[in-house]
Amino acid sequence: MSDTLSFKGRVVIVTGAGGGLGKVYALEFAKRGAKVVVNDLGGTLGGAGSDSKAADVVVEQIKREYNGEAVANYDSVNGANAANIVKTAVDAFGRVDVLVNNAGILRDASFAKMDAQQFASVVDVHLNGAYKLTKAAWPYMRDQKFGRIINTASPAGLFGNFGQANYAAAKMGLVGLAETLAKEGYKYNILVNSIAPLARSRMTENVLPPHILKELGPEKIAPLVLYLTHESTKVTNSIFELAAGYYGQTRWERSAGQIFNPNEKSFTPESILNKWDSITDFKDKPFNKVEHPSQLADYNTLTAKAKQLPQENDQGKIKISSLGGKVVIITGAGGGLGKSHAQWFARYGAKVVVNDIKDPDSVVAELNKQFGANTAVADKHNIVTEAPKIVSTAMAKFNRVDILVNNAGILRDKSFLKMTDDDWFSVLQVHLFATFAMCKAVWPIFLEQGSGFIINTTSTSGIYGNFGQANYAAAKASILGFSKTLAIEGGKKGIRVNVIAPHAETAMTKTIFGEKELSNHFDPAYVSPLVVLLASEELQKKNRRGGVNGQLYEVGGGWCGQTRWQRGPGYVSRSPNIQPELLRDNWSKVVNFTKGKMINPSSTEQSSMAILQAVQKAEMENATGQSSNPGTGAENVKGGFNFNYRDCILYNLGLGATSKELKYVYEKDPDFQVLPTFAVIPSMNSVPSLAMDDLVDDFNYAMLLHGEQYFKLNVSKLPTSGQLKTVAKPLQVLDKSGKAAVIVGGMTTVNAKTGKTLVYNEGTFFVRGAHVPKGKEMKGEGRARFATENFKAPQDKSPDFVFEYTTSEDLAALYRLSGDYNPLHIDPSVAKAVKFPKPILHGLCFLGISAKALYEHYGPYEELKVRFTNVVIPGDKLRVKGWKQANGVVIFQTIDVDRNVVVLDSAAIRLQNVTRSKL
Ligand SMILES: CCCCCCC[C@@H](O)CC(=O)SCCNC(=O)CCNC(=O)[C@H](O)C(C)(C)COP(=O)(O)OP(=O)(O)OC[C@H]1O[C@@H](n2cnc3c(N)ncnc32)[C@H](O)[C@@H]1OP(=O)(O)O
Repeated sequence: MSDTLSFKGRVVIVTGAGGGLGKVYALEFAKRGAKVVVNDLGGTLGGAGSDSKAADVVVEQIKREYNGEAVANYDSVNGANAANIVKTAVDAFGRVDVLVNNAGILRDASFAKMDAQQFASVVDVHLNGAYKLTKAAWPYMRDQKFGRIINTASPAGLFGNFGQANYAAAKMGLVGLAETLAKEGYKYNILVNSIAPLARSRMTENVLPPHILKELGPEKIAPLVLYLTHESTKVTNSIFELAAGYYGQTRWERSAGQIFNPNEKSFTPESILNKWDSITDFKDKPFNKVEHPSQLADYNTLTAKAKQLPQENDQGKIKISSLGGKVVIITGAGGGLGKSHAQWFARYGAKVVVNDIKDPDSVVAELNKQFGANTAVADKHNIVTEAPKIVSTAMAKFNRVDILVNNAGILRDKSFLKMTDDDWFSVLQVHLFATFAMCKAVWPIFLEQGSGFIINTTSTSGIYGNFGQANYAAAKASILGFSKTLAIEGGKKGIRVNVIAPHAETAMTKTIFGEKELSNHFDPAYVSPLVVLLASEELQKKNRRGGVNGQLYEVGGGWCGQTRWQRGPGYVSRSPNIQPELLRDNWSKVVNFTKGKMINPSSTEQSSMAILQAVQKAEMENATGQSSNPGTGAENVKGGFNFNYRDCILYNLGLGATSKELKYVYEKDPDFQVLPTFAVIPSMNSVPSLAMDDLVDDFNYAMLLHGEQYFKLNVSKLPTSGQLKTVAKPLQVLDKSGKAAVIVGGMTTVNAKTGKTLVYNEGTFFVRGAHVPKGKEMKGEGRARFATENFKAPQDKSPDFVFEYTTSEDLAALYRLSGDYNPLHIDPSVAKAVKFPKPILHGLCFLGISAKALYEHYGPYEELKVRFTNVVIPGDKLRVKGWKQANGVVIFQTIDVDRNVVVLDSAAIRLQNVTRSKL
């Protein structure tokens, strides 16, 4: 498709458009004909100060450069005049079609140091600001039955991020808000999506070469924003991660989970622990499938199935005994879920602070009667304003706190159109701000004792959004981003933070679910055992890799499952000038969730690394997938390779051939030929199809080194032109003590016309920092024998051949034109990023130089194998030594003379016409 996406006649509001992302959006919209309200307070990134120039400059630029229409607005998105931003659009242009909620500030601090003001101010600008703006624009969009809204989230919101409890909460809150608005807006043609762009950070700065770092800028984000807000888009209720030309959808993935017979006697923490692996294994089950949902599980069906199970749930072998004497604070514990949690904790020997603003006393009386006089204490303090006093109650009575369960909540359900500011703010206060305040109050105690458990309560509305619950969904979603951040910060200090999304019948939920739907199947007692388990040491021991921390579980009615993020491989473009049309035309790739290609990032770092690797992979594919000589018009398909005399001459020159060696550099010479190591070149196009990033974990192209190379020629002399095709498959995948992974690919190159095999290669790739997941090792069956031979250079015997050659400093620049465009060999910044002082020489180049000398001395050979044992810097002098064996095998070694290291070892050629049996 080539239709240009026009915004002619559309009115767009971009908040925070004085600079950065917002400015580029505003300019791009204007370029395509939109009338733009450029909103910017003019503040700095820290949120202070006000300067009206930023917005004016952008408006001027739109008028000057695009002859466009734009007005500036300087109101704060979260201030009393926020609605004035929408009014500005309506006054100036008569309508509002697109709203990009982009404005934001940062107030990073570790949770231990973050004060309430720092927390509130960030939530205020991002989340409350988006709420206010959207609220003001919503009636216009509804009336005109058209609207497009973008909420700017962040990987920090999706996955949590160290030092950003405030930002993560706000950003994830925006996702919950967007999901709800998407549901409510759909029938009015109001489409709402969230984007989570990866920003520059210390982390990206450390791992990325500068030329990719530069691409983390707004130019690569704007195309998606424009596509998602165009009138032709049908996309809604989706989340996208993007950076540097990568675009991928992120969605929820819910495990099939586990069902238990729901009865208070045998649905216990032990029974859940016993089935923990099944809850978290993300495999389909006979009673339920793994889902990628946008709403809560089908609890009625699951519960019906659960009830058919035998009454007695298997209690397993592990008894939960770690809660004896532990002190737990439970908010909102006067009734419903909180009361049930309190009873279950007491049953496991814990001391309970029953907090409830209304009536904690009757629960306390019950507990003390049933479990002993000093089991529980009542606390009536307000969780929003008096959190420290609740902790004081615990300290005064029990002199410690071990567990905090944030459970209290309220509902103020209303359609977004009718929602009042009071509905919005009061729900946010009780859920988000109280959770913040309570965590803050216990945090120093947990830090000091080096242990603590927090169980926060979200809701399926927070995970998936829910009609009529914009306030509740935003608040509950923000608890997810907040909790994940606390889990990251607390994890190192022995503090575990997990989140539950309960499905239970309580006074609160009665307002949402009908009496018939609940009909006593969803007793809070079918939620509490999970909460107790999440606060137990026994569960932590179950998971040796850092315990159970930062996770989300849905639970109710006898079913329990885990929910996490999932992302497909996404779409990557290395084009310097990505346009929205490119995304439209490749949309199926952006939202592709092909089986086996998905990842489940669990941290900002993991998610970002995967994105950056996808970008680097695309770069490598460009690098190795290009024809060696685009001038020949060679077909640029994966594994395909067309070549002619020019490619041969270029290759020979790259191995040091000179104009005196006419047979290598002049196509009309009667003996014109390409050197035998050219045998590896056609196979390079096929390397990407090995999909190395799927074979190992933590794969990073920049960390890949060529480790070994083997080939066997099926012809006595290589042709100097032709059309070839190579098929590659992985043969061996090994973990090297957790420090590196070694991947061996076998590549068969055939004549594309006749199908006859020309050469067989085995390439070994040494990937520093990569790991082989359990069960994914491949032993290397079927590998060529010569390839796996360890040829020892005979140190006690002088070589029968010695050759010296000083490489030129420009050699890598020349050699790369034969098809290996890996920036590691040309770009000083890339080399530096992976800890080399300078760009290094291609392994196949110094191999080729060595093999050229051997070829000229010993004659043609049939097989070759080398191990690359050290890097060579262009300009270094090489010394090649050869030892001919009686069986026609020549063992050789190449030394970097300047650095006095062996660079090719365990190396040999088998001369032509020598039979294998003699080896
Ligand atoms: C066909 C198409 C090709 C397309 C290619 C595209 C990519 C190219 O652009 C990339 C390049 O050209 S890179 C340049 C060429 N390669 C090099 O310069 C690498 C030089 N080698 C080294 O630096 C080290 O040997 C190094 C870093 C590799 C290993 O050193 P150490 O970490 O010190 O390893 P060590 O402790 O000695 O051994 C650990 C285990 O790993 C095995 N091993 C060592 N070197 C290996 C190598 N080169 N290849 C394969 N395996 C190797 C060891 O046997 C050891 O295994 P184990 O623990 O089982 O004993």
